[in-house]
Amino acid sequence: MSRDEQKKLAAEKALEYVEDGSVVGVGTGSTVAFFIDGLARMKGRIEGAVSSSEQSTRQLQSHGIPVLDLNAVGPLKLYVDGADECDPYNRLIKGGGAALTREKIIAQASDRFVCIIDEAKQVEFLGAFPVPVEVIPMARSLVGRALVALGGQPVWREGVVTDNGNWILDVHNWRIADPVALEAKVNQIPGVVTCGLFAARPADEVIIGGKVRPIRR
Ligand SMILES: O=C[C@H](O)[C@H](O)[C@H](O)COP(=O)(O)O
Repeated sequence: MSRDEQKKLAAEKALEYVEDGSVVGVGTGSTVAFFIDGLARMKGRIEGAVSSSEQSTRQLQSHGIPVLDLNAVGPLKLYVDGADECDPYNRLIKGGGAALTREKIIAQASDRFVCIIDEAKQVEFLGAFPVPVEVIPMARSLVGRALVALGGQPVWREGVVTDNGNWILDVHNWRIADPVALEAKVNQIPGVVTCGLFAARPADEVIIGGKVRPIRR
């Protein structure tokens, strides 16, 4: 099965988690794009969506799905999003599409985070995919030096401006022994908005193709 077919199957399975009358948290990326297309089929049954990016907002609105303000709707029951890497404990690397900060906010605001991926995203250890870090532009060099001190090799994703008006450093060749500890350390560097490690708040369920993958305990 192709990667796109796997993404589409995962997205279809995630639609089963959507409750009538609810507001759905919606992530960003090529896998979520299939989910949004599916959500369009049930748009009369949901109140709307909270979106993690301008890209997803445009797609939701093109289907006539109301996009709501997280501040106005409060905690969400469900957040559906993709990932760039996923370990056996449902810890993730996200932000390949630069949407990590809003994604992390919505994940944190949701009771249930359902992650939809294809097989190629599964890894035993996080870190082959460079970890995106969103930074306030004036702090790029400062944060870069701090990331080197933490053992990484940051590369500026030049030309990319996030939906929040910030920049992205992609950290290569990181040996990530403890993703929760590293996430906390990176997030404490002044100038970091957030990093793309989703370890303190991992996914609750990971769907690969059409099946929920068991989590390692
Ligand atoms: O910033 C982008 C998001 O974190 C995406 O969820 C992630 O990059 C996965 O995207 P895709 O489904 O296109 O592989």
